[in-house]
Amino acid sequence: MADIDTEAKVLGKITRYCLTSTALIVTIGNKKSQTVSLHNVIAASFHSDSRLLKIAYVNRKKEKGPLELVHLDGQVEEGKADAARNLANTTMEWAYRDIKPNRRLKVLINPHGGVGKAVAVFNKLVEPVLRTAGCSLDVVHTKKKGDAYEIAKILPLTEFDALLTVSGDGLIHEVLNGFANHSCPRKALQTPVAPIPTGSGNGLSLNLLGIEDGFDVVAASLNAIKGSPMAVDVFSFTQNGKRTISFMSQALGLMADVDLGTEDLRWMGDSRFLYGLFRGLIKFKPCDVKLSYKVVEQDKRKMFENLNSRRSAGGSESISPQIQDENLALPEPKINLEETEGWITFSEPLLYLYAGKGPYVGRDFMAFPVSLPDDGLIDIVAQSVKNFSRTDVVASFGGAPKGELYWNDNLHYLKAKAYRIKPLAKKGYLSVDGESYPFEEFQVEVLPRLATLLSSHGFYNAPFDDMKANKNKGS
Ligand SMILES: Nc1ncnc2c1ncn2[C@@H]1O[C@H](COP(=O)(O)OP(=O)(O)OP(=O)(O)O)[C@@H](O)[C@H]1O
Repeated sequence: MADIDTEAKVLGKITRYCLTSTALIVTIGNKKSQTVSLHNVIAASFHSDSRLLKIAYVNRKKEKGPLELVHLDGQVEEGKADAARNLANTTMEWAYRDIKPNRRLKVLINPHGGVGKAVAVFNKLVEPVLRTAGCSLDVVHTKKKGDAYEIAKILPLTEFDALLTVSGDGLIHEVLNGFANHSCPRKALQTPVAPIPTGSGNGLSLNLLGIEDGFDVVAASLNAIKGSPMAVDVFSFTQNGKRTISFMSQALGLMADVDLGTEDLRWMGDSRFLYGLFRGLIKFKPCDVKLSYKVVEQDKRKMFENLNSRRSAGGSESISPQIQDENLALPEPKINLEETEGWITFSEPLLYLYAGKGPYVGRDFMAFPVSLPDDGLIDIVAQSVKNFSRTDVVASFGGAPKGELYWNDNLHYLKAKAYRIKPLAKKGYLSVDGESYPFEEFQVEVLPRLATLLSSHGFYNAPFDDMKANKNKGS
């Protein structure tokens, strides 16, 4: 493909545009050229009457700064109109290769998530990017807990290409459960969900966009415009005969105290989790439960190698085949609550149990570094209090953002098809996707590739090193 060139005057300065198969190179006056990846270009048009060439993209002003929306409106000379039109049309074609432009988006905003700035952030930073990209928006502000569930439950599926949650993980939990209770549940769960991170933990956004962009609402908006559907496993969480969909995590003990015990401290942003951790460490109380699981793999090195081979194979297969039968019901859990054959019971007292999917559970904690979006398994971390002191916890948390805890010999990490918990104490916290659930018996089973997310990478964006091998090399 030959490069396409043209020029126009932007704010009185001659600006040259060169379109290659992967980038748009813009040179304004005598300034240094800027190379904008076509993934970041969201709109291009040429207006014959005014001879205006309009290009819009998202870019960083500083190397480590947030993404910002840039509009370049250039006045084109009469004799160069055809070249400008060609550049605009070809830019759109190449910037949206394999992606449908002008997505129709349902947007749910939780005004109370995180530090309570979701509405202002959406108006100032998110909406302009989505509108510039030509997306049509149907925006609803949730008024109370449960609204997102009700909206998702009756969402007219053919009217939207994706659903955006301007919130944290709590709203996504509601949306997926709404879809699961839709009249066409399987089809509803094929509606791609894209998080715009304005909650506290924003775990899903971190997993899709990575640690640098996970809290960047413009990067998340770009994912909503350009991301591809990625099928992901979810969990069937059964408690007291009722089934709930969990998409991210279940936590008990110290890790649940950190989350649920700090709900009244939302104003602190995600610092609330660190505060909760230190408060929990003062107590250092084992969580009195019986944990049993149907294990598939517990060799840490094998799980690590499996992650690497999946990554080098280029991520997961995108979407499951479109559901033809609209009324197809959700798959029933396959594992009977009474089944005991092949189940193993963890015999040590637990400081915490953390089970889930998606490496990051927060910016400071990569809890499941070898998690894969669609391996049909749940990653389980069982931290025993045996041979593990407060000092060990504090020391190990330095490496928590990079998942270094994984290599600790006294951290029990495994992948399972299912697990169950029986509380032995009366009181305690149970967190499911960051939401509070009764501290009562439950069973979790994986439902493979049932939900759909938008992803620009096709896998979780969470680099994980072999710290153990690196440390050994250094010693
Ligand atoms: N208008 C509302 N008023 C009060 N609560 C709401 C409203 N809309 C939604 N909620 C509830 O607020 C809770 C928290 O939402 P959300 O997950 O968006 O933020 P967060 O907890 O700060 O973020 P994270 O889950 O990422 O830590 C959820 O339980 C959600 O159901």
